[in-house]
Amino acid sequence: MSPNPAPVLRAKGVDVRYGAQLAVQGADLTLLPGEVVAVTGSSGSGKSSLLHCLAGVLAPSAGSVSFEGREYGALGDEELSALRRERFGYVFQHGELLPELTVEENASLPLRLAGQRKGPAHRAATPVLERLGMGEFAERRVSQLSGGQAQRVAVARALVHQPAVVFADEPTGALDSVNAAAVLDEFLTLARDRGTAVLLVTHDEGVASHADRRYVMRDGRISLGRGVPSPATGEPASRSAS
Ligand SMILES: Nc1ncnc2c1ncn2[C@@H]1O[C@H](COP(=O)(O)OP(=O)(O)OP(=O)(O)O)[C@@H](O)[C@H]1O
Repeated sequence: MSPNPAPVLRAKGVDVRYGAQLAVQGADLTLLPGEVVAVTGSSGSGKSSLLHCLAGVLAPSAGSVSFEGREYGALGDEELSALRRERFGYVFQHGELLPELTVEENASLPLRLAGQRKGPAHRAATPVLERLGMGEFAERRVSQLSGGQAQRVAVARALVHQPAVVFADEPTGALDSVNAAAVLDEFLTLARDRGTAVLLVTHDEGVASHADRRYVMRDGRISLGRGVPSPATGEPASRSAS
């Protein structure tokens, strides 16, 4: 990576409002290529709301989000959909796997949507599923999996097309420590080898401790974690969330 790579993702002054409630307030965040960034914070502090804005699935009430310098607000619906489908990978809290499809069909879906044929798409998904301990379940329907198994399929689906950015909301929440480590390893390897930027929302200190940088959310406000270098200045943040 060059010393000062351009951010792949940048949020400026993002608010998320639900009726009278301001769930996210003035959030500024940058994500560089190849870095793993963790967002932590207590339940209800606004982490998922912010993640959904950054991923382009929820429009901010104020502020802007841009990917590779292009603001989402300036993109047409088709362009934004194509961006989400082709350049982003998602692991969201509420599944979104297709229960009647098999494990390999679900995991290879981003490649199929990009026009790949079934055989090559399934072959591309196989090593990812194997590394996540799901190889032996490739032909099983997702409706017949445990919660932790389904979560690993969701991770495989988020990574199979080698996206530019992975957005993951509690991606290890349903996993034991061995499988959580396998998921974390996949994220770290993709970031190091492919320059993928990974944004993780997590309650798991063990997972967050492996991130290159950390943000903390409190009551809708985000700040850099204590002692974490700012991507803009390289200087450590002088204090944690206020
Ligand atoms: N669709 C919605 N409509 C109304 N209020 C919402 C909606 N989604 C979230 N909220 C509220 O916004 C606040 C932030 O929620 P959010 O899910 O972003 O927090 P979180 O930090 O991700 O929480 P958790 O760790 O429990 O997942 C909460 O008070 C929540 O009740």
